[in-house]
Amino acid sequence: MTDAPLALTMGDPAGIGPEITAGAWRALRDGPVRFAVLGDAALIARHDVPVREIGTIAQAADTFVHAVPVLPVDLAAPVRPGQPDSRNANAITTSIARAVELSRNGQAAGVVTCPISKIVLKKAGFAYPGHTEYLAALCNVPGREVMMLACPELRVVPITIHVSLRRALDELDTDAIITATRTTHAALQRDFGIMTPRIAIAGLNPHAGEDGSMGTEEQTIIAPAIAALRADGMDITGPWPPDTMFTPAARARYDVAMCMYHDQALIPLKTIDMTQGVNTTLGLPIIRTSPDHGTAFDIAGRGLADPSSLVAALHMAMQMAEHRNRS
Ligand SMILES: NC(=O)c1ccc[n+]([C@@H]2O[C@H](COP(=O)([O-])OP(=O)(O)OC[C@H]3O[C@@H](n4cnc5c(N)ncnc54)[C@H](O)[C@@H]3O)[C@@H](O)[C@H]2O)c1
Ligand SMILES: N[C@H](C(=O)O)[C@H](O)COP(=O)(O)O
Repeated sequence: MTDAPLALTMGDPAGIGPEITAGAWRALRDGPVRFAVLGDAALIARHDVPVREIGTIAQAADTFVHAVPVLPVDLAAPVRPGQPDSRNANAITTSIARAVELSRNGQAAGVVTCPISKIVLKKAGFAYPGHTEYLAALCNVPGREVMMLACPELRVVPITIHVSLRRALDELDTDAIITATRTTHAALQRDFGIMTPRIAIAGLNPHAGEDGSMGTEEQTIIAPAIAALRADGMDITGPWPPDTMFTPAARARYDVAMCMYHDQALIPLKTIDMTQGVNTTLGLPIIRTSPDHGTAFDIAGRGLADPSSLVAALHMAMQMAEHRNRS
């Protein structure tokens, strides 16, 4: 087990972050996976767990069995569950930046993020579509980030991410597929211990274009990427018709599905298993995971939030850190 704890960010304080943080601590307090929160201690204490402010993340190791360890990040405005306040945007992004710093200097085993609201941060001037791109910027590797979501039954990578469907079609090109697939291949080896990843590439169009009769991107964009990746020596199949590549029989034939746009990847993943789903960012010098769900403002503060996906994200981050330490 890696000795350093994980750094858990606060996410949007008006969402379910504080509640699932409390729930994750209850689930993990007696086990080997430990974390320190960069956030507001009083907010987490609202959820009937003991909380203790600490001065350094190293103190989390001894504190964790007794209380949720918190490295304080000051909020600018009072928190009303379900009612996000952009005055707290700076605290939200500070929490992420400090967690990354702790991970980059080896004091944290990795970063696990509670959900943020993209629109709340955008209104406050945040320049990134989400964590994924912000983390790459903080780590000085902009453009190398790859989003992967995983649950016990499936891993998916959306090659285009947080853009409109129309723009995703414009952004999709052979180089984007090759770059994301190479990053995914390397990460599956290094962080997941899958030494010969079987990679399935999705088509874009109905029936994967059916020989060009329903679209030609499979022939003009995807096939050249597949040829280049095979020339690298990777185990690549596709382009697969998107409507049948997520059946149980099809899933058994690959370790990851490379998908052409956000919802092609995330709809099957979240439908198959939203509670165990984990979002991870590949291509960074640090480990980063998060639950697969968002801020759930509609249920915040009502005691309804399920912490399972956050617990899965914490477990996955620690397993990835161990694989990386061994490689
Ligand atoms: N990792 C992230 O930071 C992340 C991920 C996804 C969405 N988001 C953001 O979250 C906000 C809300 O997005 P959304 O409404 O599309 O998705 P959501 O995941 O927040 O909510 C979808 C539905 O699932 C329910 N739900 C979500 N998590 C739950 C949990 N742990 N327990 C019980 N029920 C849960 C919600 O109540 C809601 O009905 C958006 O601003 C989006 O940008 C952030
Ligand atoms: N696309 C993700 C999802 O729907 O689960 C999510 O918005 C997370 O994005 P970031 O990790 O980049 O914030």
